[in-house]
Amino acid sequence: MTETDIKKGLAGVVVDYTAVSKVNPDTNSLLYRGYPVQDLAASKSFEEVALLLWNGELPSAGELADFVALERAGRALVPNVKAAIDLLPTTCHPMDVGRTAVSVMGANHPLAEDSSPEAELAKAKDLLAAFPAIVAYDQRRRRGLGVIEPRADLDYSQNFLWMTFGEEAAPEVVDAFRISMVLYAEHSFNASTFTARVITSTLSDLHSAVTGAIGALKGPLHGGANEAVMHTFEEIGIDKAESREDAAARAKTWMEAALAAKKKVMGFGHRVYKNGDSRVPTMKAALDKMIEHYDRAEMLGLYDGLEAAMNEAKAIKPNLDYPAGPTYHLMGFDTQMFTPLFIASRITGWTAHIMEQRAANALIRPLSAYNGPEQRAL
Ligand SMILES: CC(=O)SCCNC(=O)CCNC(=O)[C@H](O)C(C)(C)COP(=O)(O)OP(=O)(O)OC[C@H]1O[C@@H](n2cnc3c(N)ncnc32)[C@H](O)[C@@H]1OP(=O)(O)O
Ligand SMILES: O=C([O-])CC(=O)C(=O)O
Repeated sequence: MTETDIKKGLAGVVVDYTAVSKVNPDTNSLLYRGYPVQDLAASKSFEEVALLLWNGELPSAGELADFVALERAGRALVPNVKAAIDLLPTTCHPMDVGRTAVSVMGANHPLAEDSSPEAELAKAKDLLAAFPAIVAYDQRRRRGLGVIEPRADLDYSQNFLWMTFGEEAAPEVVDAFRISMVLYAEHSFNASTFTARVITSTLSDLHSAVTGAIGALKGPLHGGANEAVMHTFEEIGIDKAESREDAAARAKTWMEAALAAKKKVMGFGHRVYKNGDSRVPTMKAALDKMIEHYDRAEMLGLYDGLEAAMNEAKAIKPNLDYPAGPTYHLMGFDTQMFTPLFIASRITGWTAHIMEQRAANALIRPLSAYNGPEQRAL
């Protein structure tokens, strides 16, 4: 094996087929089961998109109503999941809480070891319904607050915000949140989805695969970047009273210094897209609405200043995490909760891939080129 046979990071390697989504960097497009993601974000609920990803088709009115009823009935925080969360220190990362909670949910599930397509779909739906209460409660307990019970008269996004903040969110905020959930739902063989597929390929169970995927998502080169974007904003300094222009100038100076120090700036760049992330224009439009809603022009200054300076210096474009981070910040989520929000959405994509992997399985086990010492005597 030669140096050129090694595909470090599997860059450019096509590992398998998928019918779940198509990422096309040439046309800068993303299709979920054939539908452009920006069209889905414009008009479909997260619940409809979840069914599309799992079933391959958008739901009929009856199918949607059945799922909505199931989702609303499955939202409450389960006692032993809450007990497990309460045992974890509030100093741990919320991704650790999400990972632990999914593991407990796997241990609880009566169909845990049943990998029939029906059981897998049932478990995916249960996870989608139950996860928001985990994120909401974790943010609240870190602020010394208690659980807020879910409300069955609210849709997924409305209820998520209700359980977190204890008040009904404005329609614009609910819509921006829904859009983020639709955009984060699926992205082919990204690192966390691939992790889920590797675990599934051993014929392990769905909750184990999702738990492993959460571990892969946590890192700042992947989902952790939405949190890291906010740390950048915080490091530059957020001053609500500052003008958009002044904030942009400070952000530009910060970026120039970061790049001169050869830093990787989170929220920029992508393994597949080299001319911009297909989802950014839709998420940026949602961020713009939040900036207007909360009257926070200085945030736009920080956003524009960093983007312009990165573009000028390296022509590297923002990825989805870049507009999503400040959007969640404006909504009132604590910075460390941003990547758990990504989990809540990506549960759909992960589980669609778990089902696809299981339906046409081959153990994922690549080769390595040995470069340690040659055989030697003891
Ligand atoms: C939802 C998501 O998961 S999207 C991804 C979220 N992750 C991030 O935002 C983390 C920041 N970005 C990165 O680290 C990278 O762009 C990745 C990991 C996402 C993709 O990386 P790769 O395809 O492996 O590209 P790679 O890291 O080799 O970068 C290529 C070149 O661009 C530079 N580059 C890429 N991204 C960045 C960045 N964010 N900041 C500064 N330079 C960057 C690299 O330093 C490298 O430069 P060099 O050739 O001079 O060494
Ligand atoms: O595709 C990737 O490598 C990362 C990404 O954007 C995602 O998972 O949404």
